[in-house]
Amino acid sequence: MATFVDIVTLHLKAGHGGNGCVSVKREKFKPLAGPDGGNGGDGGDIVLFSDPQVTTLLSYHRSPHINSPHGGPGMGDHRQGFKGEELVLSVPVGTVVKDPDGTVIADMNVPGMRVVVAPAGQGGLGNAALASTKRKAPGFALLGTKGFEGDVMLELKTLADVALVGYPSAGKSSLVAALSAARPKIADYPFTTLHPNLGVVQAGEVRYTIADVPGLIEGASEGKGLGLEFLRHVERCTALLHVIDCATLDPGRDPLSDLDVILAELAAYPVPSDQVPLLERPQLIALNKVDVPDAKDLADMVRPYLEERGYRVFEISAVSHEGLRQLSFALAELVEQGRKEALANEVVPVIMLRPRAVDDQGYIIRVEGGSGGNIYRVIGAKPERWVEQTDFNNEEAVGYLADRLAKAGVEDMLFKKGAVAGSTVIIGEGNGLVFDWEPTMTSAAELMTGPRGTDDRLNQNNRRTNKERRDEYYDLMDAKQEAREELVRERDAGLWQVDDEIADES
Ligand SMILES: Nc1nc2c(ncn2[C@@H]2O[C@H](COP(=O)(O)OP(=O)(O)OP(=O)(O)O)[C@@H](O)[C@H]2O)c(=O)[nH]1
Ligand SMILES: [Mg+2]
Repeated sequence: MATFVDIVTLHLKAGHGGNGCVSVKREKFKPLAGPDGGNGGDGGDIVLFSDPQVTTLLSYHRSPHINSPHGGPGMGDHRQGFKGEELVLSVPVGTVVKDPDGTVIADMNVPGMRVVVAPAGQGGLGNAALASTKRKAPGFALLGTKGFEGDVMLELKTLADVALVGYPSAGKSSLVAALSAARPKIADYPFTTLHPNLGVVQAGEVRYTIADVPGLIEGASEGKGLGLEFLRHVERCTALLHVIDCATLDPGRDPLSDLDVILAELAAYPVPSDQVPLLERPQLIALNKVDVPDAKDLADMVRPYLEERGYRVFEISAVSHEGLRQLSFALAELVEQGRKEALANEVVPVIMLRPRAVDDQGYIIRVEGGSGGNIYRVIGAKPERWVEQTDFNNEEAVGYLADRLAKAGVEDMLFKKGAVAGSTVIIGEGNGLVFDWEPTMTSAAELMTGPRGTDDRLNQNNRRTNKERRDEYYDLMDAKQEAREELVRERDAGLWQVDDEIADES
């Protein structure tokens, strides 16, 4: 049995980046001819694409687990790892993308929109790319990072210009079929239609879409039947067409009370605050099944009452096609008018969902109290990615990480926050990377040169000029010279003796 599909949770797992390669070029007479390890390739992003050809989310309901390809590892001889191919998921126009907690992250209301829902991991640099004048032959490479992994919810609110509303079996699906090329299933029992049939209608120059909202019943707005799910589809339409069954044999029903029941349901349905309440949208009435003689009589009878209430009324037959032409042109007029108004307050579509880690600037350091003293937690996409890229079995790679952190000012900020050598520092949320902090050599040296109790890094303006650097260097050298001289004086004074072994070495 067909199920009513309009909300689907996708479990996404974007490909990881390939690891960089450590390799050294070897030539016949030059066995160590420089690093030539290539970079790992990036993984493939997972992208949603709003495709007018697609009308349901059914295929995702069947297979919600989606993985995009990984990037390949770098190789020797400067060969780059292959790039994982982007995975494009076509979704119907009108799909709303939400976080698992229900927050809207993208509204794909325009055809051709691309939304990167799950950015892939980055490939790691190979040792060739990591080489610099300072580090001529790096013995390490960066690891590829993980791609986004998590859930998103897709919610389809059918984006039809006109919604056909009415009791079950009023002939809505038949009318969609008669007005357009769509061939929906039609049957004579309630709730035949389990997801809306979309049809495209061409009326003169104007082309618009209609959708038959599955039959409404009394109490639908309170969730009776599949009421709320059904009414959700009406939310975005420009105009409503009431399809009223004039040939019903149910003794408790007649066109006027049928209309009142449907109006009451529509009135009770809470639309989002940024949208026009359903009953304030333009509405037409189609009295259907006038090919049946009794129905024709009934339609003629109720028509004046409806017109008196201000409605434009069309007597039609989805079977004989009577009255359909006039109806389709009247609907086209409403749609045209609605489009003009919508264009006046055009919304710019969202394209990028989750900012790529690369573009993420900055980080914060949070000081957390612990029983064994403070814990300093560094939170930020960049430092966290750097940790992910580090091969902790490789000392050189760890050193490179320390350099990157120091260069980004993480070390300085740790000082400012009160961290001292030996403090526990964690990078990332949760367990993250935990380490005992050792300030790097430069920082220690800089600390030594400052007057006791001060720290250069506490000065806000810590971008030093070259001259200042040079002066500092000389200061440092002077300080060391002084220290050495003092040692000599102490030795000469007989305060200590040179150990033979060490003396030999120097
Ligand atoms: N004689 C006649 N029968 C019609 C006409 N339109 C629809 N019907 C019949 O009415 C029954 C219900 O039609 P559907 O189009 O499935 O009705 P619906 O409004 O889509 O019903 P739900 O999807 O259940 O809400 C079918 O048996 C149709 O053949 C019409 O103009 N004349
Ligand atoms: Mg139907």
